[in-house]
Amino acid sequence: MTSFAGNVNHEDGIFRPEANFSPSLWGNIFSYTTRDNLVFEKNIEEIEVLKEEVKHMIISTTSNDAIEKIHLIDTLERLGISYHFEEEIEDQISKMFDQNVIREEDDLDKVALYFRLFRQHGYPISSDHFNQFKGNNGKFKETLLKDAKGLLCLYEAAHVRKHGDDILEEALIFATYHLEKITPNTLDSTLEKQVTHALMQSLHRGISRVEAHFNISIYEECESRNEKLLRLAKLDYNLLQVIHKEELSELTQWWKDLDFASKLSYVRDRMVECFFWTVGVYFEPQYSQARIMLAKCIAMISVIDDTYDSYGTLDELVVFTEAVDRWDVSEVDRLPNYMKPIYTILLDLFEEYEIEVKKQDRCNGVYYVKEAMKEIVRSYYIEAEWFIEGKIPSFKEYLSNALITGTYYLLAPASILGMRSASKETFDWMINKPQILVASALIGRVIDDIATYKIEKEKGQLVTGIECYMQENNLSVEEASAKLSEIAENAWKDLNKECIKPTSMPTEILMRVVNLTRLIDVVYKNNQDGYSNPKNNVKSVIEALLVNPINM
Ligand SMILES: CC(C)=CCC/C(C)=C/CC/C(C)=C/COP(=O)(O)OP(=O)(O)O
Ligand SMILES: [Mg+2]
Ligand SMILES: [Mg+2]
Ligand SMILES: [Mg+2]
Repeated sequence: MTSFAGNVNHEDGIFRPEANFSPSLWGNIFSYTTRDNLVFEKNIEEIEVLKEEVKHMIISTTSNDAIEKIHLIDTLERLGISYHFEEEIEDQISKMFDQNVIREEDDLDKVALYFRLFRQHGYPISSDHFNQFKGNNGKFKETLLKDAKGLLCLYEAAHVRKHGDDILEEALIFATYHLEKITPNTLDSTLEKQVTHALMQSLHRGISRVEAHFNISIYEECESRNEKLLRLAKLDYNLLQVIHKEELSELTQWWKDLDFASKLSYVRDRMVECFFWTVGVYFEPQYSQARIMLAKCIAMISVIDDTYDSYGTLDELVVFTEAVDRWDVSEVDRLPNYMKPIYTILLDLFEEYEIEVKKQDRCNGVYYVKEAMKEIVRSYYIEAEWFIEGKIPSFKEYLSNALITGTYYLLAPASILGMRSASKETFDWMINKPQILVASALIGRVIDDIATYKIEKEKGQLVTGIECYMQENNLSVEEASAKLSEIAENAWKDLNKECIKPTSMPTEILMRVVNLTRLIDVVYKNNQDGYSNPKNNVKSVIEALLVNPINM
């Protein structure tokens, strides 16, 4: 947003705000990474052997006991290794759902575990199964208060609720209240750690790599742990980290060659955080190229957002917006000098996408992503016009534009560019803003608006969700923030519903949108902006995912 508030400098005679984003936290830490091929190959061999043994555990009929199976599946998912066994797990889950195994259960932890996993795998299991835990007074039974493990499972299950699961609305309040009230050192230490972590980060809204890191440390403390599962989880976690570090090293080189960090003093230098975003979207090895393509798209939209928000004058922005709309390298001559590299790098990047997509003989969705990029800069420009006019639109009008500037209508199609399974139909579906994507975009937008309101107001950005909502409803910042949080909560229920079969797209596609939404829950935790200020929420997570291997 063009703003004349804050410090100004007279670089080129034009008043511009002083950029005050903190520098990158990471220095050259990711620039070089050396793979020890011998160790890498040896670990792969051991992983393959362990995978066969675990596969056998999943499909073996000896343990016909469904609850043992569902606990094994839950453990594999928590440890981040379930992606090796998708078919076997799907087969077991669908059998257990068809056999209606949940019907025989009256333990809260077991019912909640079945319920959560059935819902997360897209099965329309009813939340009525929780009615048995209510007394005649219609409230959850007091006896449950002694069952911390059951409360924890109920809390986690409540996060997969959709509209209409009223009992789970109550369950979330009931479980959260009583878990928070548990006096320290009254539970066994491992369970206590799980409760503390869950209250900060629910499993359903967490990022699977981040949850895997935590759950491996928990599983290591469990007496009942299976040593082979633990070893497989650790080997696999560290192997993926080597792969991710190599991708990040390529990206930091690309970013360093662009040298935006010094050429454009006003932009956020966040290449590492942009890559982290993609590890949240898909961490598996087969999405390596997809991560690199998506990370570059996020980095470029970040530079462009800062250009509209905190540096460009309206005259400059109208030229840039037209140039992107025309998408022709000859447009660069019309741009002010500082914008020239942004524009040429953007066009180069999409050239790269075209080559990559053709090379891999994949559906060419580049056209769709390009249209989404044009759409987002048009919306950035509308924000800039509102600012100059001093207009505070109604919240509804604001949102119709801001759902686009929230970037997910661009990042979701960009995330499937690198996916073999993305067809023309997939891109058509994505570009027509399906309900699940609208819910995701809404969550990203309003959560970002709450978290970045203060700093954007200081910089003179007045057209934000909080400001519009406050003005229209004559509310305080706190009241408007609470309302926007409620909008996000309702959007999560919409998103959860869209994942229940029969779904409009295969799970592999839907999970990109769900994971993009999970990133918002993690990066903007406690209404803090972990992207612009990665010391909030993100630094320690990136160190766990991309710096320090897990001790074997
Ligand atoms: C909006 C959002 C949650 C995006 C998540 C994906 C992501 C990291 C996009 C890259 C840059 C960007 C627009 C970040 C939000 O910052 P900002 O607060 O400056 O965005 P704004 O100017 O649109 O408010
Ligand atoms: Mg911004
Ligand atoms: Mg912006
Ligand atoms: Mg913002």
